[in-house]
Amino acid sequence: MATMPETFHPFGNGDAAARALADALADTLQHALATRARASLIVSGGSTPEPVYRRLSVTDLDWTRIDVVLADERWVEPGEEGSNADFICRTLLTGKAAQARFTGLKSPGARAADGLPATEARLAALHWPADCAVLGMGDDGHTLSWFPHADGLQDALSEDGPRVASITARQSVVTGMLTERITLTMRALEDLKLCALLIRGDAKRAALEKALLPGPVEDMPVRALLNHPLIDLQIFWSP
Ligand SMILES: O=C1O[C@H](COP(=O)(O)O)[C@@H](O)[C@H](O)[C@H]1O
Repeated sequence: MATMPETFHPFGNGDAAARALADALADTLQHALATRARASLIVSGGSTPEPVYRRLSVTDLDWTRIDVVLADERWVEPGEEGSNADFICRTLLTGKAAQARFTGLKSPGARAADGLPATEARLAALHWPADCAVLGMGDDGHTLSWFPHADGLQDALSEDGPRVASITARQSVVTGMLTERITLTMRALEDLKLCALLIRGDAKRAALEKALLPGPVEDMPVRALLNHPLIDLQIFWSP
């Protein structure tokens, strides 16, 4: 069994973890706004972060000066099933946070690769490095849309290429379901003041323990973050 690092923060329940993470994000954003015109927050989809976003959305911050940027997206338009942009609009960009400026990743194009230049241009207009990120992890060790052995994974893990990459997850090819995604790359996560991994439940804890053991990054791409010498990944876990 892997030893948990000092950056592993266990909480008694999901609400306590959500509260702690939302407060840490608010502090980071507030601090950035004190020294700069704009601050930025990278946000993931998935089922886990909703309570964090709900709490943040009612937090007093100068949201007019905050950029909210998606971490990853299925290659679907807002309004279509599975849109992470819709999820963020519903859970975070409401209440006080409705004033934030949102940057999604979907651009015109039949394939995710077709839309990359337009998405990259939108991202280039933002201030980098971003200030903070809420990342999730699947039981298979994926984070953002960095899926194990996916087509495009090497581009996604690149630190010196574009800030977005297209991804085709192999397991979805088998099911025949829509597989294309667009994701921020490792480069987009450089120099964050707070890089948080929010995970819930025993299956994700077991996956994390496995990812902490030595092994190929391609098998469990979250290892790219866990083992990165310059990324201080703070792990918020609850049962
Ligand atoms: O596919 C995805 O899954 C992960 C984890 O989601 P969860 O439902 O297990 O919390 C998420 O972080 C990522 O943004 C999403 O595209």
